[in-house]
Amino acid sequence: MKIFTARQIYEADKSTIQKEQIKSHELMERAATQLFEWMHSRLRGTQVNIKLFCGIGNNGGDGLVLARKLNEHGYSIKVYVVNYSDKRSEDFLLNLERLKDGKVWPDFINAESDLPEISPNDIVVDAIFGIGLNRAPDAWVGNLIKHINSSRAFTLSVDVPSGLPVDRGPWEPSYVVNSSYVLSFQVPKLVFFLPETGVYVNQWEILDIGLDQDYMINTETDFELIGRPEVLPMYRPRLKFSHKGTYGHSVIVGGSYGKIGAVQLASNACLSIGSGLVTAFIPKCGYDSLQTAVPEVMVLTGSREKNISGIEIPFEPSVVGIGVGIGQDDDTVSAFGNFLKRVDSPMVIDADGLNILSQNPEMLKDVPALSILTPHPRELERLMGQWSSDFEKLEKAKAFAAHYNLVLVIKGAHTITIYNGKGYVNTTGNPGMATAGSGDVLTGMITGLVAQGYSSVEAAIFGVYLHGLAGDLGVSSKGYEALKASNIVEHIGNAFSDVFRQPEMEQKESGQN
Ligand SMILES: NC(=O)C1=CN([C@@H]2O[C@H](COP(=O)(O)OP(=O)(O)OC[C@H]3O[C@@H](n4cnc5c(N)ncnc54)[C@H](OP(=O)(O)O)[C@@H]3O)[C@@H](O)[C@H]2O)[C@H](O)CC1
Ligand SMILES: [K+]
Repeated sequence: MKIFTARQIYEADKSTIQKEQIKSHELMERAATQLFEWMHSRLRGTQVNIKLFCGIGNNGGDGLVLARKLNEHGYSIKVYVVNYSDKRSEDFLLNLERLKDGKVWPDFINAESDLPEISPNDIVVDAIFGIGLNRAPDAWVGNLIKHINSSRAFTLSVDVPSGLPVDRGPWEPSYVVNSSYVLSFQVPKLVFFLPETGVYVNQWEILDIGLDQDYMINTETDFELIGRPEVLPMYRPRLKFSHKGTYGHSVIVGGSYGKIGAVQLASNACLSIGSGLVTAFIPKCGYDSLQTAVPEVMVLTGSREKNISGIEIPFEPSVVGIGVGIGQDDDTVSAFGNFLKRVDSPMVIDADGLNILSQNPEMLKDVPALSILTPHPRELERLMGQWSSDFEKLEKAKAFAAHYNLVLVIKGAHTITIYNGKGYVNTTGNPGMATAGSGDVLTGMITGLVAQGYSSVEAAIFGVYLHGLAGDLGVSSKGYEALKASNIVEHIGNAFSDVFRQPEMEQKESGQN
């Protein structure tokens, strides 16, 4: 699903209004009707106090239409107009009149007004600011937002949490509504998925308000949300008349004394995702344990007992996954540097492989084109320097990936794959996966997909998706705390099946942070 910028959403609005020959207030009515139906289908007339805080723009207008509909259906409502500017939008004004026609009289909150009482049992509708926020809220509006946050009431945000800009980090973090649930129009917003700004969004759901499909389809976006519909077409079915050679020979290079388990996890994952053959290249100390733990994996050892000091592969691998558990011994560093010079096909590079590159940036030019680097944020920082916000991080990562012609997989709650100026935001996975060896499993999975002929970017996107899904399936039986990396490997097969499961009903795009 494409992730649009605010500018693109305004364009989609315009295009819809033109094509359908409707007025903007009709589109607002459509959007707010969706909000109303969402609430009504859950509340079914329950007499709870609903307090609607409405700004003076179109986000506030949505709130006023919702208030009118709730009132018409007998709900107990109180409307507060947050009067932060005298530049009220036309559709806001129109709907303010319509609300008054229904004998609902809002309270106006001005700079000097008292803050209304909010009980933890109330429902707050947050329609103060939408995607039009373009500067820090004034202090008194910020204080109102803080007051809403401290009320502990269930807070339903219209489109976005108020105070959260959609194309940058907030000016003042405490002036952003902590939403219990965000009902966002038509498309998800990038800020829902970034570590600094995703914290304001507990759960989100997309409401389809019927924006112009032609515009949506034909408009290129910088970011895309990756769910089942996006990965299904990537799948390459196995052929009846095929053999293990058809699915590639992966090599996993890594391990050092005490860290052979990393290679075991990566090579096991590589096999489980379908690589035809897997050979591990490790130091001697790991030979017995690896052969015993994963008999399907072939094992080559270097000349040293505890570290890798030279990498010799006596055949042409389809792909190399390198770095897990490898350490940073001086000889390992030079072996890695020499190996990079000799190999032309893409590699998957993780863990100390990345740290070696950060320590020896001159090696970066030898990394084969279209290699996949899988850093977590600290490793990314070591590779490309610090950033001041998530948005700057993404810009720097795009430039870095473009400069070296690489795929970057930025690991996190929503892992983002960067390639060719675009970002692909993953939707699977859970906090249980923040556990030792989880990254080694991902390296093995992506390597195994490249071995089977997936392009680098597809292997990264699909691998990250399946890894998260395997973790989600693992958690459903183990729980968050007990999930181990080996359980993720065990669920790779189920993850494939799950991708092909027929959805029981029409899937709505939604998520939980
Ligand atoms: N296609 C859709 O998704 C639809 C969305 N709708 C809703 O419309 C809003 C966007 O509405 P908009 O009126 O453009 O913007 P806001 O309501 O977010 O903000 C209103 C104005 O407030 C001004 N502003 C911005 N920041 C501040 C601030 N910190 N303090 C005071 N005022 C501020 C700004 O105007 P200026 O001229 O003063 O800059 C904003 O324009 C969207 O989120 C949806 O909820 C439609 O209802 C249907 C289609
Ligand atoms: K809002």
